[in-house]
Amino acid sequence: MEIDKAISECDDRRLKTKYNNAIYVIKRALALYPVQEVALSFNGGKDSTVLLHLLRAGCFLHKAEENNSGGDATDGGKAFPIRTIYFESPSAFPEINSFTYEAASIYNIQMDVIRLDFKSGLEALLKANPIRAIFLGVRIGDPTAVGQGQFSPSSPGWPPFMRVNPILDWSYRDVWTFLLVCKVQYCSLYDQGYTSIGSIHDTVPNALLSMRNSDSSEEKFKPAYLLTDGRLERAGRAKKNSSAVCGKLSSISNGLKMENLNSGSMLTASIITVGDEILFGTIEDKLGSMLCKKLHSIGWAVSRVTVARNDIDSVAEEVERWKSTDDMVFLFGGIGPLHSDVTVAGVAKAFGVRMAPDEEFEEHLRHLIGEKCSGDKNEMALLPEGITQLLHHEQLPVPLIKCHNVIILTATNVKELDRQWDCLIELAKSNGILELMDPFVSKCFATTLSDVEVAQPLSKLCAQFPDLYIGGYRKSREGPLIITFEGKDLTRIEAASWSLCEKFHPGAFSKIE
Ligand SMILES: Cc1cc2nc3c(=O)[nH]c(=O)nc-3n(C[C@H](O)[C@H](O)[C@H](O)COP(=O)(O)O)c2cc1C
Ligand SMILES: Nc1ncnc2c1ncn2[C@@H]1O[C@H](COP(=O)(O)OP(=O)(O)OP(=O)(O)O)[C@@H](O)[C@H]1O
Ligand SMILES: [Mg+2]
Repeated sequence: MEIDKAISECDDRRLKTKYNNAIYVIKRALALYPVQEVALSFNGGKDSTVLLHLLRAGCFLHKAEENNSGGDATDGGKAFPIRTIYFESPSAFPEINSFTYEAASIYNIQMDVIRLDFKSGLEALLKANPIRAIFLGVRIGDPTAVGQGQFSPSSPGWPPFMRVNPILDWSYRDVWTFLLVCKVQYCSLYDQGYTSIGSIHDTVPNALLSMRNSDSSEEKFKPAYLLTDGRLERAGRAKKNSSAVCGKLSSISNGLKMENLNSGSMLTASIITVGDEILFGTIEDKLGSMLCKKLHSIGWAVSRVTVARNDIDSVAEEVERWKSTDDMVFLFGGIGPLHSDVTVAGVAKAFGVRMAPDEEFEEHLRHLIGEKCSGDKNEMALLPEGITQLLHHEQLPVPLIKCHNVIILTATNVKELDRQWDCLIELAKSNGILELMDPFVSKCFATTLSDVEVAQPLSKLCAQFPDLYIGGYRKSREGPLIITFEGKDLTRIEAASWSLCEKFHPGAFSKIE
């Protein structure tokens, strides 16, 4: 089998490992489901082309094992045994269409062409055929990969089948190394600078491959395999319109104005600081309080700031608890190569996924700390599998890590946090990773009245203004009592503070600026 032969004869250890893992997943799927109950979702893209050849090899090896023929069997150019589905769309590139049909003819593939949207098409397919598992060329980093593993049941609301993703952990470079080492054909658009292909309406060649020449009017592009930074694979894809997100945002923030602070309609965050040294009292956590201020400035309420010990279980326990009750969880500390740097692994454990090598992240680390961090054993490049989104920003030497609603910040001091926060806000504006709400506003008053004197009027005020947070604290037992009003609507804050002052003699409260 030429694919298996090409990989075993090459001397790229990384590719061999990726290939063997993918073949393992394919073989397990073929052991679990009879061949007539699986399908390949093929669309002529580079990832699905890799998948097609892996499946050709996987089917061959599976059969060889079943026949106990020791692997020297030949595939003899027989029909590709897996039902293949192609969702053909009028907005697909003609080159993609023709390559898909050409591949079907070269590899003897019986292809079902579906001219419906994915969901309706799959519903019809499953009604007419006993399909239980579908192979996809989804890779970590694809927007649709979030939350998926190598075996992931289809989402609620979709017809029931198992999504099998043998190349989930492959990087951009792995894909191209495979296609070039195996010398297989791929769609011609990839030789014209396209690096990831959607529809004709949202895809252009990747500008990073441009060979703009002043004396030629026609812009030329280098082939896709020359893109060195796989993180920029989707640079030629138009961003999805974020107006839906913005619409939701503005309606939420307007709605909030008259909502009860405690009614659950507020966006809330938990902050978890990881560090034994804080619990020993050796150092003080300054970042937690700074992040509280920053979150308040974008209208988020902070539910808690907790400190976890430097062990995986403590981190996992905190993350697991708060990720489901809060909209977002922020983590600090415990990031790096030391034995005590367990934060990322704790997050993986909280989500029940394993840690897997992430080549993109490794590339960033290599830029930052040199070759010391490369190789198979680079634990810093291990990230929670299938749930990690890297948040890139040109101001950040290393992207921030986001796993579902958990964001891991690498800041170790106030200045670094300032920078990371600014980047996060810019990213939030461009891709909605964090909803930006109306900021909180607050007013503070000092009084020399005693706690006993103000206690009852304050309780009444809280009942009267449930949309505000009304609190009180002292800096010393002898000093003044400070009353705080916090909320989203300044007029409500003013009404509440006026109502309090009215209950006491003039001058009992003085405003603190
Ligand atoms: C075979 C197949 C199975 C899919 N299963 C699911 C699914 O279970 N859940 C889901 O949300 N989307 C599913 N999708 C849709 C994809 O996740 C994604 O929305 C689709 O590839 C569109 O990507 P695009 O918006 O970049 O074109 C499936 C798509 C295909 C082709
Ligand atoms: N129109 C389609 N018909 C069948 N399968 C599809 C279709 N679109 C996507 N898929 C499946 O989803 C997978 C992921 O799509 P994605 O666009 O990320 O990768 P690709 O098209 O193979 O390569 P590229 O990233 O270069 O576009 C594909 O490999 C394929 O399995
Ligand atoms: Mg594609």
